Parts: sequence; C-alpha cells; structure tokens
Amino acid sequence: MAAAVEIENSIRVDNLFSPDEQDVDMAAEMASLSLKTALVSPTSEEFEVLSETIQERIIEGQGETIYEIGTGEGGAPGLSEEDMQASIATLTSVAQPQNLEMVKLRERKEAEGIVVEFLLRKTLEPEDFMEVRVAVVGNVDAGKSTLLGVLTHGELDNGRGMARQRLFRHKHEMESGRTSSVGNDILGFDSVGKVVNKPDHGHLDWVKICEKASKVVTFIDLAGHEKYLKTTVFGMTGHAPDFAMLMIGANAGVIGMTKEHLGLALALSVPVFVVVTKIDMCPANVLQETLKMLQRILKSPGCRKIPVLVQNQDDVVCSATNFTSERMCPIFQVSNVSGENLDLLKMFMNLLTTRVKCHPTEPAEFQIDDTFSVPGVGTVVSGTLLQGQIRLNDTVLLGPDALGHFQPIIIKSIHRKRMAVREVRGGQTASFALKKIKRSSIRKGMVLISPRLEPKACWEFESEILVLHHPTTISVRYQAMVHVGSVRQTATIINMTSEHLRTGDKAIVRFRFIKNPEYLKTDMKMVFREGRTKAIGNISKLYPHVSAVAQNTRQHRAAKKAQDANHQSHPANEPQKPSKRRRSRGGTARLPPPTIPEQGEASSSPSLIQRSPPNSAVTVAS
Ligand SMILES: Nc1nc2c(ncn2[C@@H]2O[C@H](COP(=O)(O)OP(=O)(O)OP(=O)(O)O)[C@@H](O)[C@H]2O)c(=O)[nH]1
Repeated sequence: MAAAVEIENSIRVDNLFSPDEQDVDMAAEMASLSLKTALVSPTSEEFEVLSETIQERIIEGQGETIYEIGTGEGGAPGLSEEDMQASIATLTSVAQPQNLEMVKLRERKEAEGIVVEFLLRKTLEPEDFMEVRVAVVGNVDAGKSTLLGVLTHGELDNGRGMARQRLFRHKHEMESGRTSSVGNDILGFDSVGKVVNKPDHGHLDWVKICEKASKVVTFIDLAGHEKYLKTTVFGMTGHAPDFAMLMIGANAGVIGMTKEHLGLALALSVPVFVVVTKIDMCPANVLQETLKMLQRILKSPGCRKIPVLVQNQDDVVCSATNFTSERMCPIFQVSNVSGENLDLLKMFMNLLTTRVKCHPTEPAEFQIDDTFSVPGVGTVVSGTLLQGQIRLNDTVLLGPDALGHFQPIIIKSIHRKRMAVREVRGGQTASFALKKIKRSSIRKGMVLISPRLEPKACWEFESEILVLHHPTTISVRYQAMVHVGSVRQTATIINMTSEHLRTGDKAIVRFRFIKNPEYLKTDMKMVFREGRTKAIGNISKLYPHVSAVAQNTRQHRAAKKAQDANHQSHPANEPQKPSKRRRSRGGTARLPPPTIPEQGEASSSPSLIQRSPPNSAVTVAS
C-alpha cells in the first residue's frame, strides 16, 4: 500500500517538474512558427499548429486578421521569390478549409528579399457581417454629407451639393443644405474588400448590401452646425462609434466646430482619423497651411497624437493596422469632385475593425438610442449591443422606468440594418420588435439587459469631472444636460469636492437626475453641458436606487436619520420637493434653476478643447 502511494506521488512530482513529450513538441512547433521561414515547408505538426493559430486570430479579430510572411526570427527580414511562393501556398492551404479569403495588401523589399502582408477574411453566411461604426464630424460645409453620398452611391459630386442630396432626410435640409439630425449610411465590403453598394436609380437597398457584404461600415453623419451640437454629442455618446472621422475643408482649414468635435472625440476616447476635402479647389499653399495647422493641433500636449499623412497603399495598411491605438491619427486628403485619394480612404475603411471585443457568454447589455411604432409590428427599439448576445425569443429586462424598475420582455424579431436575423452579438447595432409594450413607456437611454446582471437604476452618481469651459463658476445646484451612453438627461450637482469650479478645474462631483433614474456603470465617460459650458468626466461611483418597499426597512430608516443629521449643515444637498405653487400647477419635482447665469455666450468664447490644464486629455494649444 505504502509503495503504491510512493509510486503515485513520484508520478505526480514528475508531472509537475518535467513537461511531458507532447508539451515539448508543442513548444518546439510554436518556436518554429516564429521563424521567418516557418511557412516554407512545415511538417504536418507545424501545419496543424499554424492552422490553430490562424483560427484563434480570426476569432479574436471577429472574422479577419492580417498575416505577414517573411518576417520573424532567423535573420534579417525578407524571403527569396521561391520561398515566398512556397509560403503563400502553405497559407492558402491553411485558409481554404477555414473558408478564409486571402487578399494581398502590400509587398515590400527588405534586406534579404520580399515581405508580403495578406488580409485573411472569413466568408460569412449571407445574414452575417462584421460591423464598424464611424461617427462623421466636422464644421459646416466641410463636405461630410457629400463624402458619404460619394462613398455610398459611387458617383462623384459636382461641387454644388449634388451628392449630398441623396442623404438629406428632412425638407429643410434639402433647402438649406445642412444636416440637422443623426443620419446613418452604410458602405459594404465583400470578403476581398470590394465595395458592394449598388444604387438602383439612386436608391440603396440595405438588405442587398448586407447580404453581399462581409463587413459593413455604418457612418453616423452628425450635424456640423453649432446649433445642432446637442445632437452631435448624442451621436458621439449614444451611438457608440468605434472611430470618428473628422472632416476639414482644405480651403477653410481648422475653423468653427472642428476643435470642438475633435475635443469631444478625445474626451470620449474615440480614435480619430482626419479627412481633408476639396483639395481640387484649394491652392497648394493654402492646403499646406491647413495641414501644418492641423498637425500642430494634433501634436499639442492636449491631443498628443501622432499625425500620419496617408499618401499610398503602404501608408493605409500601416495606419489601419496601428489605428486602434488612440495615439495615431491618419490624415487623408481627398476630393469628392475629382475622386482623388478616395480609393485610399475606402481601402482604409475596409481594414478597420470594431473596438468592441465580443464574448458571447457575457450577459447581454443593449443601449436604446431610438424607439419606433411600426404598423403591423408594434414597438421597435434600436441601439447598440455593448456586450453579450441576444437571440430571437430571448427574455431580457427592459428599464429602468420612472420608478427604477426593470420588466421582463420577449424579443419578437431582430433586424440588423433592416435585414431580419436570428441573433446579435456585442459590438453590433440592431432593432428589436418587443412583445406587449407600448412605445410611450420606452425612452432613449433605457437598456435591454440580461437578467443575470440584476440591474439597478440610480438617481445619483459620482463623477470625476474636468471643466473644459464655463464663463464664470459652477457651484452646487448647477443644472445641465448629462450625456452618458444613450442617456441624455438634465442633472443637478448636489455636492462636490470644491466649492466652485472654473474652466480647467477638476473635482469629484455628485449628480442627481431630475426626471428619471438611469442605468449606469462605473468608468463610463460622460459629457456635462449647457450651451457652451462643458465638462467631461468618468463615472466613479453609483448610488443605486432603492425601491419604496426596501426603503421602509429598519436599517434604511436608521441610515436615513443619520444622513438627515448630516444634511442639516448642507441643506442644498437635499433632494428637492416641488414648491407648493408648482405642486398646485401639477409641475414635476425640480431643483431650482442654476445659480450661475449663462453669461458671455459670445461665439468668440473658447472652444471645447482650448482651455484645460496641462496633461489633461483635451488641452489643445490653439
Ligand atoms: N469642389 C469641391 N466641393 C466639395 C467637395 N466636397 C464637398 N463639396 C461641396 O461643398 C459643399 C458643402 O458640402 P456638404 O457635404 O453639404 O457639407 P457638410 O459638412 O455635410 O455640411 P453640414 O451638413 O451642414 O454639416 C457642397 O456644395 C459640396 O458640393 C470637394 O471635395 N470638392
């Protein structure tokens, strides 16, 4: 018996300290894969490991990856023509059984031969496609709507607003030539990166695009005019863009709302690329001036970006593959009239991948950015699935309502870009038809959420904020609009770590929503604004809403008593009751108006990113 134990133990010890043969083999195969000649003539085991590695990379890249041949250990980069052909043949035999299309992106000469990069992209089912969301921002007349018209409809502009006509949604937009609402346009790429948009008499069939596409880029076209800034902020927070495309007219340069929009993208940590338009009508010296100014702003301590002028396909591959790092800022120079460099921009968009990493096992979380009542279908909500997966007939929780409650609801049907599908994954936008619910009981900012998350709504939250601009000072009881995800609601400052806040000041501030409790999470980015007053922040603490029943427990009464005693010295921190006069008028409970009147709202006041302390993420020397 004792001997048996000894033997058993010795086996265990052996196992612990010396890897078994299989592990040794595996390690050797992995090591051989890092050689630059790994694909020239792999053994069957090495081939197996290569297949698995590529499969993992495709899953990680949500359907695609870029593979470089000719670099690695074993000497200076580059392979002979013969070795390169053998390597490409190996990669092809790995790709084919996995249903991967191979597209050569670029080839370069190195010290010992050539290096080639391939895009490997999975051919998806007709009802599936990868998704990337790009928010389009920039000053009025920068050419935003025109560029989207040209990209999505494949016809150049005439310089007098022809291309944008296809995108305007309202009569007043047709007449004024100005975008006023958040618009969506899509550009589909097939598995080899060709554009699949084929307008039929000027009309785009989204379902056809999605069926043919492996990747669909959704443009969130945001208004350039200052009076629509509220809509623009909502587009940047509520539509969860992966990237922001900042458009600048070459002639006009960095003017008006350009810095404001750049600052917004920086504040929300959305990677930015710049498109300078109208190069066909801009004198060379003016274009140089615009580029110089732009580069100076991007490199300034507040932005700390690395501007990269994209001039050829090499630059495109290089900037697209490094773009997810927020530091890099590719700059394109295009003309919507002559079409110059539009192919580079399209190639870049084809290579972008969503920043949301999807783990289907995570509990679902969907933020609602719009609601509809569709005849014959019923109530429909649209928005973005931030994590997890939602399938047809799933039961999810909808909320919070005015009392902070969430109610179970069944998903009746799902559309992605107007196409009926059976499921949605994290990072994708969708519309859901919901069973047994009136549209009027749903508001933007509500969520559909997995019951596993046991969601709680909150009236109050704490945020570390930085004031980007305020003409005077902000104090307790100040009210302004809070934007967090698709939540857009006025909130009141009920206390903060400083007595007053001026432009450039930082503080921890406790807010209270005035109308409804909301579903929030810590670390969400928020924008707090009223007119030109703006602050940005990171939510650091939530005060979950406690229902009336729960509030009546003995512990809660005791806690409340203690809190009341505390608040006696700070009456301003009390949640407010409506005044008698308001109650008699049937008014809702609101806190008094801001103590600081809005002054000096002249258009010359500093922009969002002009004044903030050094090292803050958004200080830009103008
Ligand atoms: N010559 C030339 N004209 C252009 C180019 N791009 C746009 N335009 C013209 O510039 C004008 C303004 O373009 P829009 O696309 O409406 O500008 P926008 O940025 O969408 O403006 P808002 O919707 O108000 O924010 C139109 O008359 C376009 O025809 C270009 O590359 N070259």
